Amino acid sequence: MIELLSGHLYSSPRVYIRELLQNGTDAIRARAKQQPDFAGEITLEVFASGDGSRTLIFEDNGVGLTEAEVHQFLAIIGESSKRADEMRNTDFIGRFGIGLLSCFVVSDEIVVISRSVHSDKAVEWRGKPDGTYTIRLLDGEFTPGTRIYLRSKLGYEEYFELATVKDLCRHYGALLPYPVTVSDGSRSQTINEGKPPWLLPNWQQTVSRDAMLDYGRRFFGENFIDFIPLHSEVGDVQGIAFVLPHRASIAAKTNHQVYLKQMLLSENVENILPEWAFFVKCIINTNDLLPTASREEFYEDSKLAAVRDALGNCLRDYLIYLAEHDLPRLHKLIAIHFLSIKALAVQDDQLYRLFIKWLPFETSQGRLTMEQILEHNAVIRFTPSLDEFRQISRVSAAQSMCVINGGYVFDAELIERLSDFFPEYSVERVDPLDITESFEDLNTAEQQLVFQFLQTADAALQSFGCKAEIKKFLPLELPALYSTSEEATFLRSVERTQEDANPLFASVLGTLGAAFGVPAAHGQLCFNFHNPVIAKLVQSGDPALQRMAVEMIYVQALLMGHHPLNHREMKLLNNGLFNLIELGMR
Ligand SMILES: Nc1ncnc2c1ncn2[C@@H]1O[C@H](COP(=O)(O)OP(=O)(O)OP(=O)(O)O)[C@@H](O)[C@H]1O
Repeated sequence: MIELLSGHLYSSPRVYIRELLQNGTDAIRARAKQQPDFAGEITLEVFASGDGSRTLIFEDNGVGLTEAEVHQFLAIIGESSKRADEMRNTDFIGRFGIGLLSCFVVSDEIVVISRSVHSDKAVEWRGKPDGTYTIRLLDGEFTPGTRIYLRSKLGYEEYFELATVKDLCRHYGALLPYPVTVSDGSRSQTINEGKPPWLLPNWQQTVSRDAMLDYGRRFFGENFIDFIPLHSEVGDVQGIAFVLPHRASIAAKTNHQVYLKQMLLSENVENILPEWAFFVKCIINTNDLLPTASREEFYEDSKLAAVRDALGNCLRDYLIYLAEHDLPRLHKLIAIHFLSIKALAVQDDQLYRLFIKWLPFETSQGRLTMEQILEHNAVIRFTPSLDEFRQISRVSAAQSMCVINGGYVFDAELIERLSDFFPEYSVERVDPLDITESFEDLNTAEQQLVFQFLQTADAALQSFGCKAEIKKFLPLELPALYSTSEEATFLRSVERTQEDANPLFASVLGTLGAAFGVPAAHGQLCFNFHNPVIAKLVQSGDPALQRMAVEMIYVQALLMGHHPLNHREMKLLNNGLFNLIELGMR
């Protein structure tokens, strides 16, 4: 049991300090319940033991243990004095009766000397990792409280160094309401001076904004742009959310620093805020959530869910407050954290209505806010994927058509919901092939002029599953536009994979392609009649030159639309350049 618990439950030997601090704090709380004016304190002293090992003496002036309690609570794994108490979930951190075993990770013996407030005699308990122990009553004067002696195991001396113990005490105990002092006999330091501002009563009236941001800077080492008070009655939660000064990605988990009854539970708690809240980093204290036995996270229960909702509401209220009272600050926040707000607006109608007009979108006319888009367009056009947007963004920009790239996360969903909130606007999904259909056709004379060129181009492109077209469109400098549908893009990728796959998989892919009914031509290369290169090619009437140029323009158009090239297409570009050079040399 001891090996299982001490060796496998805890993420690092460092947690032995956490468990000692926790027990000391619980003992002080138990004593303070009986003697309300009593001033609790905890000290830790480290020194070298002479044989290369190091010793730590942990001491608290808490409630202590009687001989009978030592028999019951120290000697039996899983027994805890804290469970029997009717206050268990509000006062004490411990409850499993296994925390002390973490000391066996760093030490081969635990010696506890304790005097209970209910007894005159002190008792000594010596426990070994094999489960054996001795108990004896001690003569002499002892004040109530508990002292725990640990001697480092070989290889674990670093966890008993003054600097390490200080760091660990600060790490786990910085918010503890009782002074925690660490010393090596000559130097001593109290690691938790003063309460953090957000745990002071009425701090929102008495602590300045600058002081709070300064606290955030010292605590997390970042220059946050703002802070949001957090509060939840369920779970008795208080905290601060600091607004990150840089963009956070939805995939990168922000790790919040979470305290349970003012002891650090973990720096990696993810599930205490809603998923969309990745624009803040929090420091939170809860007095009433249940930790798991490893004490590194909370049970995912309905109480935790209610806390998550309540804290989400604090953040939401802050955003609404900014929208109604502090637009400059809101714009600063949106400039960095629009992704978080988009994630929230997708699932929250009130916030959608409030924020959508300020949110930025990538469009064929550059980055615009929805307000700017709505101002000039009655029909809101978008492509659902980035690939489709790339195919047509230049052309639609040249025709002064605003098309939004809906390929980024949340954007298509937000755009599709626009007409629910603003019925005067209609929303249209744009297909790249529709765009080419809207180009101006050639007149009969022009059609005759290009007839031979078009035939040559069609023949050159046939083996690439592409059809040639020629129309008039803007911008002039664009010689051709490759467009394709979503299914065709999929088929192109099937073909490309087939090239690299082994014969069996290639034939599976072939069947898949056939099942989709591969059209003879699944892409279209639309030449621009207005473009000088195309005009010259049409004029030349030289089929060999035309074919070579068409192949190169085809590859160029694919690259501009960010379509991956297959082997044959890659070869086209090299061959084309080679032939051009040869032609020039001739
Ligand atoms: N410093 C202390 N002062 C008084 N009693 C203590 C102290 N440390 C341990 N104990 C007693 O030993 C028991 C077992 O401690 P242990 O740390 O193993 O478990 P716990 O704190 O009860 O629960 P958890 O495993 O959740 O921490 C406690 O319930 C308490 O009665």
